Amino acid sequence: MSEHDAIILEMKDVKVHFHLDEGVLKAVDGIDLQIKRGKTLGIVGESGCGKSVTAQAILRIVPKPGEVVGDINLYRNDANHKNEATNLTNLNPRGKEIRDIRGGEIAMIFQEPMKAFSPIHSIGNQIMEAILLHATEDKEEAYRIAVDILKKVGMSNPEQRLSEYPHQLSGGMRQRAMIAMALSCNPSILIADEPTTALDVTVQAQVLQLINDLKSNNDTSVIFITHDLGVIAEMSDDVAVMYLGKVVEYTDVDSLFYNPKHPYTKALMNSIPAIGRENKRLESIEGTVPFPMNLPQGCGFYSRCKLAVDGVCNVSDIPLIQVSKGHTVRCLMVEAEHKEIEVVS
Ligand SMILES: Nc1ncnc2c1ncn2[C@@H]1O[C@H](COP(=O)(O)OP(=O)(O)OP(=O)(O)O)[C@@H](O)[C@H]1O
Repeated sequence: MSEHDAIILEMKDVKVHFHLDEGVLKAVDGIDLQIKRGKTLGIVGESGCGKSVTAQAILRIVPKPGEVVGDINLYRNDANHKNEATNLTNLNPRGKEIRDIRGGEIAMIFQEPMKAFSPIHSIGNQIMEAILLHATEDKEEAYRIAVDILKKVGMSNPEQRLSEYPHQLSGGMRQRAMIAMALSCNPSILIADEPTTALDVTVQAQVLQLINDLKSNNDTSVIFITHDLGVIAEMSDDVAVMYLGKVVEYTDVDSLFYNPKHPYTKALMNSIPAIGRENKRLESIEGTVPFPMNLPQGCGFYSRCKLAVDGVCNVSDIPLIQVSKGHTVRCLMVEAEHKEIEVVS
């Protein structure tokens, strides 16, 4: 398999800037990511780091006055595309091609399913509408697919569920219904943005298991967005740690947990409870993510970093460096530790 056969989506130097009266808000500021076929990329970071806007950029649903630049190459492996790249940033956000891709090739599930469903139509109507739009024109077949998919996501009485309205379902069932709608067109990529945050722990575990099962059974690629490192450990093959619109550490899940490098990643790790660390106090990361407008020069984490050195870390943009194959970090202190390492960008 060539490298490109293994990659379904690639982001190169993607920026999402909102041009506001007060200045330019840099929600995403030059990120490079690769999504592998049949694998999960976890994107982790605190609130405001740019995770959701990254997902919106892929689907071209960034609200105005947001502007997306850079390359978001989708490699479709069907008869019409034969793995050639479609650059999603070049598509008209309201045009037919991106509308076909959205909900067809790439589907998304959100934290709050009520956002995905209209309250005035039955679950069945909405799931069937998606199927009729992307998968078949035959209503009876669409109904059969809808029933099958509700069974697949573990909903009892699927025929009855289809006639119910979103408010008649429990939170967990609504989440399953939204996953069903996302999966009804057999997407190659599923984007899950904090899909379990609003659920209780048991239902959360079931929904995560469901996403993992669907990934292995259908070879779906998943982009899993969360602020929760515990969920990242459970779900991801690769992980991108985001801070202030940039990827600050990017590697496979084992390297991230066994050999974290960036001070922000380490701080996130120290702020979660872990087995075998009972005697260590949990540390919260002091301060909050700065507002991404009119930022000072240098590292975005400077104001909160225990290792930061004045005159070094707050002078110019921090390059991404490779600490080992497939493991990149954006930190000058890590660079100083690894004198022989390679600067990537
Ligand atoms: N439509 C918008 N207009 C202006 N600014 C926005 C818009 N959407 C997001 N932002 C800003 O972009 C930055 C990144 O937001 P984003 O929602 O991507 O963060 P996040 O990491 O997903 O956090 P959360 O987990 O809270 O959603 C934030 O500073 C946010 O205020």
